[in-house]
Amino acid sequence: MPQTSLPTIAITSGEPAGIGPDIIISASKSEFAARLVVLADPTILEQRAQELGTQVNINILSSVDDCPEHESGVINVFSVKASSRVNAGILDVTNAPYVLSTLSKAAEGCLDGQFDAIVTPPVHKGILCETGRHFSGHTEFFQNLCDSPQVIMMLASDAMKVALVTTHLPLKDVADAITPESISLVARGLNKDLIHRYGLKQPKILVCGLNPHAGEEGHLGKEEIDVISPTLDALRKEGLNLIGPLPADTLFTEKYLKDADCVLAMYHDQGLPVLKYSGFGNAVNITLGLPIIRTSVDHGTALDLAGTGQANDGSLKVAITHAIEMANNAKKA
Ligand SMILES: NC(=O)C1=CN([C@@H]2O[C@H](COP(=O)(O)OP(=O)(O)OC[C@H]3O[C@@H](n4cnc5c(N)ncnc54)[C@H](O)[C@@H]3O)[C@@H](O)[C@H]2O)C=CC1
Ligand SMILES: NCC(=O)COP(=O)(O)O
Repeated sequence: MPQTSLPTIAITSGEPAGIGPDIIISASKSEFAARLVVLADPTILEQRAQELGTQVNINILSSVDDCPEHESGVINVFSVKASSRVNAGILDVTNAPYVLSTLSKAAEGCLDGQFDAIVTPPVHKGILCETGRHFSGHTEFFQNLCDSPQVIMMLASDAMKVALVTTHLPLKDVADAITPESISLVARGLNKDLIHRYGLKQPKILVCGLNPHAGEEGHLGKEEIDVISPTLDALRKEGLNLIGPLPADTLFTEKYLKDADCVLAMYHDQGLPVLKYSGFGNAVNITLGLPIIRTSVDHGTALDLAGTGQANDGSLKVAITHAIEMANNAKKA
C-alpha cells in the first residue's frame, strides 16, 4: 500500500447507460482528500466525456496500490471491461455481468483491505434481474457477498436520517416481514452503528407504525399491538431509546424530528419519499451492518438524463465525502 494515511475509496461504475459515468466525470472535478479508484471500463468514461463535451484525464492504474491522491479533473481507473459498446440511455443486458463484476471486485477489495470504503453510483435493478439472477439492490448484494446476518439501509440528508426495517420487497409481503426478529435485529444494529459510526451516546430513534394512524388501537390493523409495541418494549429494556410506534403521517414533522437522531420506517416507500423530499440530490444512502463501509447516491439511473449534461452530481459528492469520513473514523477507532 502507498505511504499515505488517506483512505482509498472504490467507486463502482453503476449502470453504464445511466448517469453513473456522467456524475463520476463531473464529481472528479471536485477536491477530495482520498485516493479514489474508479472500477469501470475506461472506454465508457472517455465516450461519455466526449458526449458531454468535457475534458477528463483518465489515468489507468496497473494496480490499485499505484493510485495517487485524488487530483481535480483526473479519474484513476482500475479497468474492468464491459461486454458491449454503451449507448447513453439504452439498457443492454449484455453489460449486466460487467456491472456486477465491478460490485464484486469493490467488495472483495474492501474485505481484503485494498479499499477502505465503497461508493456506488446507481445500478438498474431490472436489467440486472434480466440476467436470470435476482438482484433486488446493492444492499442485499453486499449482504450476501459479505455473509452478513443483518444489514440496514439508512439514508441521511441534512434534515434527517431514515432507516428501514424492510428494504426491497413487494408491498404485499411487507406485513409478514415485520416480525419481532426483523425489528429487533434492525433496531439493535442501527443503535449500535449510530453509536459507533456516528458517535452518538444514546441515539433517540423514532419508530413508525405500519398501518394508518399506527393501527388506530387495532381498528386499522393489528401489527402495532401484536408485534411492534411488544418488540419495542423488550428493546427498551435492553437500553434502546425508542419512541413509538408513531403514526408515520405525523412523525415526519418538526415537533418529533427536532430532537431525534433517526427515524426507523417499516418499509421503503414509507420513509424514503420524505427523506428525498427533504434533500433529493444531497442525501446519501449508507448500508449499516456490513463489515465494510458502503455509501451510495440517493437517486437512480436517470436514463433520461444520461449524456445530456443535466445530471446533478451532488449526491455522489456527498456519498464520497461521507465514505471518506467514515473510513477516517474507522482508522482512528
Ligand atoms: N443506488 C442505486 O443503485 C439506486 C438505483 N435505482 C434504480 O434506478 C432505476 C430508475 O429509478 P427511478 O425510480 O426512475 O429513479 P431515478 O432516480 O433514476 O429518476 C427519478 C427522477 O429523478 C431524476 N433524477 C435522478 N437522478 C438525478 C440526478 N442525479 N440529477 C438530476 N435529476 C435526477 C430523473 O431524471 C427522473 O426524472 C431503477 O432501476 C431503480 O432500481 C434507484 C435508486 C437508487
Ligand atoms: N431507494 C434506495 C435504493 O433503492 C438503493 O438501493 P441499494 O441499491 O442501495 O440497495
